[in-house]
Amino acid sequence: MEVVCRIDTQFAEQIAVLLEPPSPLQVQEYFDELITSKNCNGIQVKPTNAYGKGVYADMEFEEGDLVLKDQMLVGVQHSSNKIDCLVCSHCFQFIGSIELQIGRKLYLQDLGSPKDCSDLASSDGSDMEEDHLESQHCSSTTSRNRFKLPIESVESLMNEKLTLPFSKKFPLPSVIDCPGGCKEVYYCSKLCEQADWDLCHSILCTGDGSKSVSKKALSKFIEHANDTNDIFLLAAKAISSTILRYRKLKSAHSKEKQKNKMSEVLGNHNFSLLLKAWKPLSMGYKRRWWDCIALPDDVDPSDEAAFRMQIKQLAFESLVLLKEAIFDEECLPLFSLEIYGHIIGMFELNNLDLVVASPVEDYFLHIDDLPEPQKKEVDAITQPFLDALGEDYSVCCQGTAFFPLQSCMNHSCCPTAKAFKRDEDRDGQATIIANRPIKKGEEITISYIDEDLQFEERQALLADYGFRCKCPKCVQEA
Ligand SMILES: C[S@@+](CC[C@H](N)C(=O)[O-])C[C@H]1O[C@@H](n2cnc3c(N)ncnc32)[C@H](O)[C@@H]1O
Repeated sequence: MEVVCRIDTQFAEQIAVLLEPPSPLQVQEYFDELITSKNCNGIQVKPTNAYGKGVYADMEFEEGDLVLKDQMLVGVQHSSNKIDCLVCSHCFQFIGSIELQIGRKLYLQDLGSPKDCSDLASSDGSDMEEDHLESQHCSSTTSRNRFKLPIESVESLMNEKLTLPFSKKFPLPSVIDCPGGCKEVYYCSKLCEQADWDLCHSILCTGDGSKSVSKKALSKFIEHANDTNDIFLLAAKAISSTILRYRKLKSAHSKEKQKNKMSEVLGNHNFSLLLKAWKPLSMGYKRRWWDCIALPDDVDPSDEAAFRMQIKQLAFESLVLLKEAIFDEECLPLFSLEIYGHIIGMFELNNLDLVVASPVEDYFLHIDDLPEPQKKEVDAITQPFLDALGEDYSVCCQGTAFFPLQSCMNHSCCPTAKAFKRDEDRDGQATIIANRPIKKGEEITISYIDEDLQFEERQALLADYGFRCKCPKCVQEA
């Protein structure tokens, strides 16, 4: 059945303006300002000869040099990863303590997890109500070969009544609650708490302080995303952040008018403010999700049209729930299926993983490296916890994010740089390192796939991004 979204037809003109690719000059100006404001000196975003924009070196880099630390525009931790890692919902660094990380994971592993596992963040364990524990198990951890500890030991870890030897060598920031009271997100600092509230969480919070239209509808939307595809949560963050930017621009505009004693006529001006608020998203390369998503291996090519229609219907289902939850009349075009589809398509095409290494892994490696006989003594205390955690004791924080500068980097199978987290990179920022010396003016490319695969396999994977690679390696191997 064809999906019909009335906003798409009523606001076709405005939607087309929002989706119009920015001019090379607009691109240049936007990214020059972003690079300066984020202190990402040493790179430039410019048009390429062949495929849209790209990132170029504005200085020389040696092999192994840091080329870029890119702060995400929006990001989400996978819901299935929330049992394993308690992280700041804004910068994605691990929070609490080694004891809380281990205790919380064991608690959730053994009892089945709540819908949102971060409900169990509070370090006094006061949120551990049984009803939370009846819902679906969202662990990525298998229960194979796992040794089960008495609940008292697990609780004493979570409540931080039990201190593990050497854990103080791995300090983590304290857990800060959501100011809206949702108990679903936590932060590492007041700064992150405020930044996330201002960016999107004030609208997406399900707590009493929420500024959403309907908390019930919001919970339904989140549940739907968790059950189907958490890319919808990322899209909700993108829309919320645009709405909040719009409101801020409008309020600044009104103040300015009042200061100059001019009458308040916004009218069409509202749309130009919305365009301004949309700018960070307008810069990302995008296509409609149902048009650009790769056909899964288990879908017969003859069923392609039906598959794409199903994806479109799924997006519409999600949009209807989101609209009920956070609708804003003045930002109406943002709730069109066309815009929603393009935002999700942008995430699909950029496919940028969010990964942060676990301090729990560092902790156990440290214990393993202790000299004897100290190691034996410490092992006697820590080994039962390691056994109980099982083979997935070191699961890292995993999610999806949109990085504004990394997403401008084009692909090459012989790339000049790579996304690579060093030991010190312990938050959600993307880190790009030079693969080899890069000259000033040379394009900075990364590989979207495993570049060591065979030629045909590489091309097949790159087809998901909508192009065939013609880099020197591909030209030679073709
Ligand atoms: C993450 S974006 C990269 C930035 C993009 N060029 C832009 O204008 O925003 C990915 C898209 O860039 C294009 N692209 C990236 N690398 C390419 C390559 N080696 N050959 C052809 N197109 C490429 C493809 O359209 C791909 O879907």
